[in-house]
Parts: sequence; C-alpha cells; structure tokens
Amino acid sequence: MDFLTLFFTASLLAGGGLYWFLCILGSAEQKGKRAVQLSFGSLAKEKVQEGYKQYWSFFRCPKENINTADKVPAFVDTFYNLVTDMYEWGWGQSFHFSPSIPGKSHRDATRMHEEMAVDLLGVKPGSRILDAGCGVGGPMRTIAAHSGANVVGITINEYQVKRARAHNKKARLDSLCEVVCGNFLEMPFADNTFDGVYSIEATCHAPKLEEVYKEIYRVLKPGSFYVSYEWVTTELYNSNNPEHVEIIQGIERGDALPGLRSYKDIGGIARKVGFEVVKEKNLAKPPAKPWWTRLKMGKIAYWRNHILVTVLAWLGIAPKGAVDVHDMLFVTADYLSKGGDTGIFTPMHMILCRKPE
Ligand SMILES: C=C(CC[C@@H](C)[C@H]1CC[C@H]2C3=CC[C@H]4[C@H](C)[C@@H](O)CC[C@]4(C)[C@H]3CC[C@]12C)C(C)C
Ligand SMILES: C[S@@+](CC[C@H](N)C(=O)[O-])C[C@H]1O[C@@H](n2cnc3c(N)ncnc32)[C@H](O)[C@@H]1O
Repeated sequence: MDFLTLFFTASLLAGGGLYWFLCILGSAEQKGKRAVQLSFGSLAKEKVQEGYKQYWSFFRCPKENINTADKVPAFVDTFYNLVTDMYEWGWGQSFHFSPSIPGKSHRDATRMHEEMAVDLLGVKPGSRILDAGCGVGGPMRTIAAHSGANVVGITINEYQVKRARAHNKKARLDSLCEVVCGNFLEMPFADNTFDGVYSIEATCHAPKLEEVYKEIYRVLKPGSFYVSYEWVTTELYNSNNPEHVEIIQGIERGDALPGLRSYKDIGGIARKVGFEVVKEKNLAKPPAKPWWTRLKMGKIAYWRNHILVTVLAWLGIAPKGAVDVHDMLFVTADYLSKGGDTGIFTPMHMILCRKPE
C-alpha cells in the first residue's frame, strides 16, 4: 500500500469513527437531540458562560434572592436555558423521575407515572386540564393521548415553549395540546376555568409553595382535582447531620431550587389555600422500586457525554460554558442518587387535592 492510500484509508476511518462517536453514540434517548445540536435555549452562544455564572451567583445570598419576588422566576428561566437541550439529549422529553418497574423500560415506567397523574384527576375526554410547569411537554403528550383531554401547558421558559410546540406537532397532538409561556405564580387564565390541574416535579421551583397553590386553586373549577408530584425531604432527613445537609444543598444547587421543603409542610399549605386534601403519599416507598436506579445506570453514558461535550467545546462547536453545565449535571446526578440511597429525599411526594364545590 502506498502512502497516499494509507493516508486516505486512515482519514476515512477517523472521520467515520468521529461521526459514529458524535452522531450515533451521542443521540438522545428519544432521538430528539444529538450532541452536535446542543443549544442553550434563548442564550446566544457567547452568552452561555455568562449565563452559567449568573445562575451560580443566585446561591451567594439565596435567602435575600428568594424574598425578591422576580428573582426566582428569572433564575429558573436562566437554568432552563442552560439545561433544556442537555436534558432532552440525555434523558428524553419528560423531565422527571419515576419508580423503576421490573421488566419495563424507562420509557414505559415514565409513561405509567404520567398516566397515573391524570387517572387521579378523573377527567373525561374533551375536558380542559392544565399542566403547571410543562417543560418540553413529554407528560402533556402522554396525558392527552391517554385521557383524550385538552391539555394547556405553562412554562416560564420561552425555548421550552418552542420545543414543546414542535414536539406536539410532530406527534400530531397539537390539536389537543397547547403551550403558553408564563409564570405559574401569576397565570394568564381566568378563575374557575380548568377541569383539572397537575404539576410534575415543577412546583419545587416556587419560592413559596403557597403562592403557586393559590394560583392553581383560583383557576380550577369548584369540585375539580389537583395532583402534584413534589420534591421534598422525608422523615429520614436530619438537619443536624452534615452529610444530609450537604446532599440536600447539592440537590438544590444543581436543580435551581430556592429551598427544598419538608414532606410535612405540603398538606398544610394545600389546606391553607382552601383545598381539601384527598390523599398524600410518597410514591417512592417500597414496594415501589428505586427511582434513582436509572441515574446510577447512566454513569457510563455520562462519561461518554462528558468526553463528547469536551471535544465539541474544544472544536468550537459547543459554546464555552457547555462543559461547566454538563459537569454541574454530573455532580447533581450523584447528589440525587445519594438522596435516594439514604432515603432523605423524594421527587414523588404525591398530593391529591380537591377544590370544594
Ligand atoms: C425535576 C427536575 C429535573 C429532574 C431530572 C429530569 C434531571 C435531574 C438531573 C438531570 C441529569 C443529570 C445527569 C445528566 C448527565 C450528566 C448528562 O450526560 C445527560 C443528562 C443528565 C442525565 C441529566 C438529565 C435530567 C436529570 C436526570 C428538577 C430540575 C426540578
Ligand atoms: C423539571 S421541569 C418538569 C417539566 C414537566 N413537568 C416534565 O415532567 O417534563 C420543571 C418545569 O417547571 C417550569 N417552571 C418552574 N418555575 C416556573 C414558573 N414560575 N412558572 C412557570 N413554569 C415554571 C420550568 O420552566 C420547567 O418547565
């Protein structure tokens, strides 16, 4: 073989290898995103690193920031500009956890967790329900298809609205699913207009749970139900245990949370705004199988993703800051797993409420 043939064969193999590594290995759970397509919401490429720094500046004085009404929604919006594509790429279109189910795929377990929410609402086909904090609409599409209800989703993040609308159209569910950009603390909907409301791992972003529950209560029709999967600390959490405190702070910092609440507070807050509490249950408790297994199983993929993001940033394809965002998620996954292992944290404290007639 002469030098030229050797050179071209080697180049071809290297090019093919790089394509396989970036495009095939780097494809999303649900083929929604590929590594080379990662963008950072409405942030321009050169603003990603700045956005990341801005996000972390919130935690310099979190208590002051939580009490400044506008700061939390803006901080949550910045967070979702940074992570939305990485979530879709590495997790799928549903931004939440679900208990593992032996013999079922993650996709099926996710779908069943979502269907359970709408089954609890007991709505009929054709009714109008609200998804408070809808992300890119994974749950919304499952719920519309399963129940035949019209679903309106609200999210604070403009980029998620764009993604959710595109996914709805592609799934041919755009006649049942509508997406609005707005703040669930001041919703652009009239009083008593929804036949049901659900929120999946979203109200944990509200600085005061009372404020979002009050808004949900306002837009819900009397006699209708609201169900939420809340992120909370459990009865095993001990605030005098430094290891527990470190885990919970790690979860708050990597997930844009103004402060995790205790499971004990949720029912009281719901009652305070006027709801009847029908049922409250930590869905992570046995016989349910661990929700954090999926996170742990993904470890090898996270390393691969880390290499991919680093290479793409080095080539100038991904922006500066992309590696920081990925590293932050990597660390967060570990804190979340520890929260699950120790049992001090659950992302699925379910509360079912009814607005009295
Ligand atoms: C409800 C919320 C989000 C919950 C989860 C959907 C996300 C929490 C942590 C995220 C991830 C951690 C590790 C990432 C990994 C390093 C990367 O390579 C690919 C994406 C991850 C798996 C990412 C995916 C989404 C999470 C599991 C919060 C914000 C209230
Ligand atoms: C972890 S994601 C969950 C999304 C969706 N429920 C799911 O399971 O895929 C949290 C969602 O809550 C939304 N959110 C957080 N604070 C909000 C606010 N103040 N107003 C509207 N949406 C908000 C975020 O924009 C994001 O879409």
